[in-house]
Amino acid sequence: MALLPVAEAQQLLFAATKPIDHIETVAIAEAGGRVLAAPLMARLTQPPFDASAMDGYAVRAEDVAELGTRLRVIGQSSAGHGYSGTVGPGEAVRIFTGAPVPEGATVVLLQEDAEKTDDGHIVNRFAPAAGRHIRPRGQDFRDGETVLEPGTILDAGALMVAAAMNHAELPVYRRPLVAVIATGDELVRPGDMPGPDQIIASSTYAVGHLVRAAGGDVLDLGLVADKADHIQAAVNRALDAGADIIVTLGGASVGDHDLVQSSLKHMGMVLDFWRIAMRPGKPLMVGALGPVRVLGLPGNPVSTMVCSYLFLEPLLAILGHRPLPNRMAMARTDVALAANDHRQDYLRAVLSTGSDLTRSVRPHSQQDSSQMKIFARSDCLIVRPPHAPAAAAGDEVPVLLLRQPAF
Ligand SMILES: Nc1nc2c(c(=O)[nH]1)N[C@H]1C(S)=C(S)[C@@H](COP(=O)(O)OP(=O)(O)OC[C@H]3O[C@@H](n4cnc5c(N)ncnc54)[C@H](O)[C@@H]3O)O[C@H]1N2
Ligand code: MOO
Repeated sequence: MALLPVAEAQQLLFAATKPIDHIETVAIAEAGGRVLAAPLMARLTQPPFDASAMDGYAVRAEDVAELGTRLRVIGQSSAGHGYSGTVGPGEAVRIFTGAPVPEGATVVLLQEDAEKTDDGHIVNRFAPAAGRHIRPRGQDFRDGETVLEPGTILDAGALMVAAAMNHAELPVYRRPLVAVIATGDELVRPGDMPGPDQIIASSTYAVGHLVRAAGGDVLDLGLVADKADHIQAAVNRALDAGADIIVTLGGASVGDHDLVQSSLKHMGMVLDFWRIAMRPGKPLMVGALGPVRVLGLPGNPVSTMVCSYLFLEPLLAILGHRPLPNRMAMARTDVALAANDHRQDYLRAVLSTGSDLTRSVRPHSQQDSSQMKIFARSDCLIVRPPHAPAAAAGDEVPVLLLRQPAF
């Protein structure tokens, strides 16, 4: 079977994926990072009254048109405690930022522009125009106004305005649930003592972190032996838990102990595709068990992660009503790169900024897909498309950012 190009595989997967339409209500304190599922209207008007933007004196603009006018201070208005009377001719009310502007006043004279006298008066040293330093009622938003649209990611700004609009709870889309099943007789948990032929299961945690960062929930179904009935039992647990995506780690290739695909097919999985023209990550398998998406990620940890960035992260974005992540950028390669074969290559690499302030990239000299240390020390993956010609040092090449550069 010919290997499927990466872009084609992505298109097949993304086109077949519908966003989750289930909506839940969460307390605003818990809503950070979630995706709003309904239009959010203001339940009140903000500011609810004409409010002072400065500390000073609320006066009638015509009374301060001339410099040096004496005005009698008749009371005060502070935030939370307005002045109930009216400002008449020749009068002023001491006012503070955020306080209601009293009846009759049309301008706030800054306290820096007012000179206090000993007998409870002020004298203006400036002649502000009417309306100065007054925030009119409803300047921010009005009762009934739709301020946030569905699909808004509830970041700091969105949470702030949602709270100000008097929403204690917010409707959000349910987060996609990803069940993670690590397969392999050789695996033990971090902290356990591996036997002579065993290694630590590490990619569960890398995938789990990626899922959470992409707005999903993780159900860690643990380590499963290379036995069809064990794999099927874990898959059944994932289905019972209502997983949207089942991710299997390892056992995706062609060896005698690579049982993931056959085990799932026995359970009715429809195979969408298997084996992609990419390096690392070739054995990636994608299928569906009814409405549940199955991603069979290859076991080599770097292959697992490259497939996760290319397939799992965008899949989570679509399910979760989030914009597709765009990790692509350009950088100059520090070294010459060989011509590529038919598989799209993802080279682990380090970014830096040169003295000419352009971004440059240097691939690690070792690129084996089992090397976790190298991957952990990489900022990006240099993308070498199929049959890319050799690149000279200094040529611009596409990179997939693994983290946002700090520069
Ligand atoms: N004859 C062939 N052999 C292989 C092919 C092939 O096309 N023909 N493909 C190779 C490629 S490419 C990859 S990638 C690997 C992936 O194979 P599997 O998905 O079947 O992975 P495993 O054999 O189960 O494991 C590979 C490697 O990764 C370690 N591993 C597995 N799970 C974890 C985990 N959760 N955490 C850390 N490490 C894990 C496992 O111990 C193995 O060392 O197949 C090639 N073979
Ligand atoms: O994905 Mo495999 O890691 O190409 O060796």
